[in-house]
Amino acid sequence: MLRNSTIKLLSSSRAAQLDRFLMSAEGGGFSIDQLMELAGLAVAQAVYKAYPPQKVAQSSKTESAVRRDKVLILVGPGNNGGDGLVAARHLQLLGYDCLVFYPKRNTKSTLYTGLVQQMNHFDISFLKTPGTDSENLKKFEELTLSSAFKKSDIIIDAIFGFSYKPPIREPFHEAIQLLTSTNKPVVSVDVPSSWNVDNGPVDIDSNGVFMPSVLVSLTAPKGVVKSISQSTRHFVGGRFVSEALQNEFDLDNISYIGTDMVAEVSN
Ligand SMILES: NC(=O)C1=CN([C@@H]2O[C@H](COP(=O)(O)OP(=O)(O)OC[C@H]3O[C@@H](n4cnc5c(N)ncnc54)[C@H](O)[C@@H]3O)[C@@H](O)[C@H]2O)[C@H](O)CC1
Ligand SMILES: [K+]
Repeated sequence: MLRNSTIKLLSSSRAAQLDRFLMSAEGGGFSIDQLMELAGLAVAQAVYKAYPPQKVAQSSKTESAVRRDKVLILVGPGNNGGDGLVAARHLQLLGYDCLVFYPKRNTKSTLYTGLVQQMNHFDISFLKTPGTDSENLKKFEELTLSSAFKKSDIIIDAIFGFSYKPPIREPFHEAIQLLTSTNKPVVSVDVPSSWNVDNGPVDIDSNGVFMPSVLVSLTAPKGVVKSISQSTRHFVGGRFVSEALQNEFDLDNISYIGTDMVAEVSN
């Protein structure tokens, strides 16, 4: 069984190289859409395993008056954010009630405009943020980010992945502060946002650092794994790595069970 203490780690620069290899015509031959779909599905599965959806009756009057677990997805400007959007769609289909915070949208790429349209199509709400209200979003919730944290049962951190370079720029500072102060479970996608990808936690404004309850490493774990707590559940996802690629990049073989898209790593 894989353990956090002995699992092979991928540096941020090797992760970027591996990413390019997977998507090169003479390498893996994948498109980014394909990899992102598998990555987002893996995140949704990890959330389901760690926090199976609960339906809680709101009142005894009607059987249909149930409250579904609310998941707040914090979406950053790059592909880590894209993984978050894909995960939101799958989570909605799996029975959760998703709310998306996406303050810095990529409106030029058809991949991202398509992902946003898929949110509209599945009636997923967006949090109203400056600059997004005039855009083509169907369903809004007018809440502050802080209220959205309070209303949610689970938070998905899909702000930054392996390409994050400190210091943090707006409009993401508040989201990191709320991740630090929340008592809700936080699921980090690939890397806990604002952490140094290779070296671990960074206290951005001397208020402490946040610790995810769940980390979903994609393709292979990064250096941040050395700093996760004993209570953080760690899953590896991204079931698109061939044996040849494992050898080339010196990665562990991940033994996925059956149709699972994630495998849990023990302490
Ligand atoms: N093969 C794989 O491993 C796959 C990984 N996926 C996911 O993609 C991310 C990496 O995506 P990338 O677009 O390279 O970068 P990020 O999402 O990490 O961030 C880039 C984004 O963030 C901005 N930014 C960087 N630093 C800062 C800062 N200090 N303040 C504010 N903004 C910042 C930057 O300008 C970009 O816009 C990987 O981790 C996985 O989650 C794929 O989805 C599947 C294949
Ligand atoms: K993240």
